[in-house]
Amino acid sequence: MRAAEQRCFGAGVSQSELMERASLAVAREVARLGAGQPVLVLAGPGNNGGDAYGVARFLRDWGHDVAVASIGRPASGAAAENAAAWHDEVESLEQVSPRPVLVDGLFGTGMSRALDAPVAAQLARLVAAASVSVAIDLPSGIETDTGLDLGAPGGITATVALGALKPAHLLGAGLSKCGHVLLADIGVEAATEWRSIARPRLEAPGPQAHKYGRGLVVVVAGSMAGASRLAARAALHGGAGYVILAAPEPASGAPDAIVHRTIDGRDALAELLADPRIGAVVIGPGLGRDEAAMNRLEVAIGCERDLVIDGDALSLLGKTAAERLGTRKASTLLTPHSGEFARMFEAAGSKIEATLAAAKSSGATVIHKGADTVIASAGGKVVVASAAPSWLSTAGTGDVLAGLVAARHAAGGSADEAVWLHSRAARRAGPAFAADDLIAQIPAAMGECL
Ligand SMILES: NC(=O)C1=CN([C@@H]2O[C@H](COP(=O)(O)OP(=O)(O)OC[C@H]3O[C@@H](n4cnc5c(N)ncnc54)[C@H](OP(=O)(O)O)[C@@H]3O)[C@@H](O)[C@H]2O)[C@@H](O)CC1
Ligand SMILES: Nc1ncnc2c1ncn2[C@@H]1O[C@H](COP(=O)(O)OP(=O)(O)O)[C@@H](O)[C@H]1O
Ligand SMILES: [K+]
Repeated sequence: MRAAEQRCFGAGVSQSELMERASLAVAREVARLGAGQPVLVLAGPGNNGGDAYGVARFLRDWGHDVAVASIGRPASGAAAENAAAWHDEVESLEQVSPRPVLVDGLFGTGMSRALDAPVAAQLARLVAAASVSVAIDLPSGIETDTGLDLGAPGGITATVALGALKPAHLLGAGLSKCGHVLLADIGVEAATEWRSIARPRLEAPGPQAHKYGRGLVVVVAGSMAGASRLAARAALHGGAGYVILAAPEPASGAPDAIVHRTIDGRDALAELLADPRIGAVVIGPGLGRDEAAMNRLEVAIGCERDLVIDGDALSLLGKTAAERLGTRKASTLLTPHSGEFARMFEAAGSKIEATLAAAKSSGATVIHKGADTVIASAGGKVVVASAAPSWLSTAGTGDVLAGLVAARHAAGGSADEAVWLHSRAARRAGPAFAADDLIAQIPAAMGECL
């Protein structure tokens, strides 16, 4: 966004013009959400503050009752011009009284350290006392590139993201502290391969479709049979045409549509995985971490089929992941939660940067799960999926995701599709669902994409 702003200036747009567009976009939202109630605008010492003085001016010119309070005063540039153009009183942040509508223009993308405690406390008090609060670009106290909480208030109603979403609108504390994120077009083109997730377009099988062409998925089971059954059932309902559950012992309890194979040693598994019709192999859910588990994992890594690695298999790989996966001849997709991720890779920088680095070092597509799921490919593509229902934090939903990732991959689709369907199925399942209920909602979630 910073580079995009510079390009915009280079193309002849003045900083004042850009700030005017930003102020206007925010003022419109405040007018809409505030519905004519008295407004308090908080203005900081940088360009976020510059936007704030502009918002105050627009609202006053449109007839709203507006008060302004500040910390610091912009020293130069368009922000200083906007501050100078506000001829009415400016109160101090410490002493100002709350009003029903609050506009937070203290700090935006320039947050460089934690808010001072008295500032954070006063901001929290003013937000809590307001019935509507709108943050300019970002809530003050959220680090733009990481979503780290540097003292931001809770309870912001809406954040008007200027020009493009920043990582903090989707990651970490930003997820809960931005409120509704409204994206304002201010005429700045941000060129990036980073996207937020969108509903995929899927196609029903064509008239020539047959079960193998739809996607053959093999789920390699281990000591905890339920987890691999969940993955196998999710693969089936995620659109795979044929699902094989390869277990050390004869399986019970899975739907009859799943083909059961008893695999008792390395050679039997290697023979099964030699089938070139296989579109994806899943290993990890309920695999266990004993020697037999390690043997199965080694066979799976050595096979020439595309591989989804989850759960125990990720922990078994640990810090050797990048090295051992780097030599694979077929595609690899990893689905770690944050604990598994930390066992395998360095977690430096933002979640996006860390996931991207992991994808590049391992050559795999990494689906780094959580409320802010980040999907990164070795080629540099990033998709962030936030706002999944928090009811997903229940045992077995990760196994379901692993099966879904395999099904979509085997069908020629993407990990993004699987993550979107998973989240949508959770939304449809309502509160307090079990992983089994989530699987039952996958077909209907797919139906929304046809
Ligand atoms: N580029 C453009 O033209 C456009 C930009 N736009 C807008 O500009 C925003 C970015 O503006 P920005 O870069 O000036 O940073 P901003 O968020 O105002 O904060 C910097 C100031 O805060 C200070 N400071 C930082 N942390 C602090 C702390 N904890 N406690 C106290 N002080 C702290 C810091 O001081 P320093 O660190 O230098 O001591 C500096 O004075 C962006 O989000 C968008 O709203 C739009 O108008 C479109 C056009
Ligand atoms: N608080 C949350 N909000 C949204 N999604 C969540 C949350 N907690 C977990 N999830 C999602 O639920 C799934 C849990 O996976 P995982 O931790 O592997 O569980 P398990 O091993 O029990 O199957 C992941 O897809 C993750 O993104
Ligand atoms: K702000």
